[in-house]
Amino acid sequence: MSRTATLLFAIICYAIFFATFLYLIVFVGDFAFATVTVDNGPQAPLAVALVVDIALMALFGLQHSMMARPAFKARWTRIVPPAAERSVYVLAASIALMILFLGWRPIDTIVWNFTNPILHDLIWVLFWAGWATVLVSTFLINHFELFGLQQAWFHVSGRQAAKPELRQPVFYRYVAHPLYSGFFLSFWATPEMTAGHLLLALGLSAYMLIAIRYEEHDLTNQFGEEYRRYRSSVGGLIPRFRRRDRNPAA
Ligand SMILES: C[S@@+](CC[C@H](N)C(=O)[O-])C[C@H]1O[C@@H](n2cnc3c(N)ncnc32)[C@H](O)[C@@H]1O
Repeated sequence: MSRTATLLFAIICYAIFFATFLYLIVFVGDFAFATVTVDNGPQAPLAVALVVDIALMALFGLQHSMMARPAFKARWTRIVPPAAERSVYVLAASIALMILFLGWRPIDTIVWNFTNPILHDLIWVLFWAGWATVLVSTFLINHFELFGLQQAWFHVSGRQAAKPELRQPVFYRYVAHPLYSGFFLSFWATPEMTAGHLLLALGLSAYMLIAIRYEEHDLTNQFGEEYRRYRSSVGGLIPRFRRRDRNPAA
């Protein structure tokens, strides 16, 4: 693949990813203007809906976790140019999500419904705070590297990527997985929880807990003692605020 083609491919994959990410917000938020959401779409008998929805989440989880493994990347980059590897991953993740959007079968049974206007609005604040946390966290880690643009740009400009470093900015000073915390918040914060939405929240939460185990394993292999020390000093999904020592000399 020529350098310009790699960059163009990366930009297209990024645009597809970003549109899919925005639609995920619409899908989970069940906004009225959308015809396909977690609670709106083709109906199916309960047993069929359960099988289809679980299979769709498993497909997404499998694609995501398999392609993120260092061993898979090492073999995959013998076929795909290394500068385009992350873009292919991002494209595959977007396609898996689109399949989930299109195949999803809603289950309408109401699990909870908060009608108190203050509580209702508060839950929506949490929903949006979750998505904001996700987006901000990607920038704190390195948004453009996470989604493949940096690799393609460095390839075009002949620059070498800097050695990976363990980042601890802002949220990461208190919590190791703020991006996943944001997703948890957004998947669960809904004033009206249907059985279908609950299934989505449970399935994707289970996937994230598994992904965290793999990610921590990989980061420990990569950064060794530095990561072990960091991880034991911060929360996992819930921030741990350490009290500052006011008089360290005493
Ligand atoms: C989808 S991000 C999720 C990051 C983190 N688990 C979170 O929830 O905020 C996964 C990528 O972030 C990288 N990563 C996670 N924590 C990191 C840190 N503190 N510094 C640098 N990279 C990190 C992992 O190596 C992986 O490539």
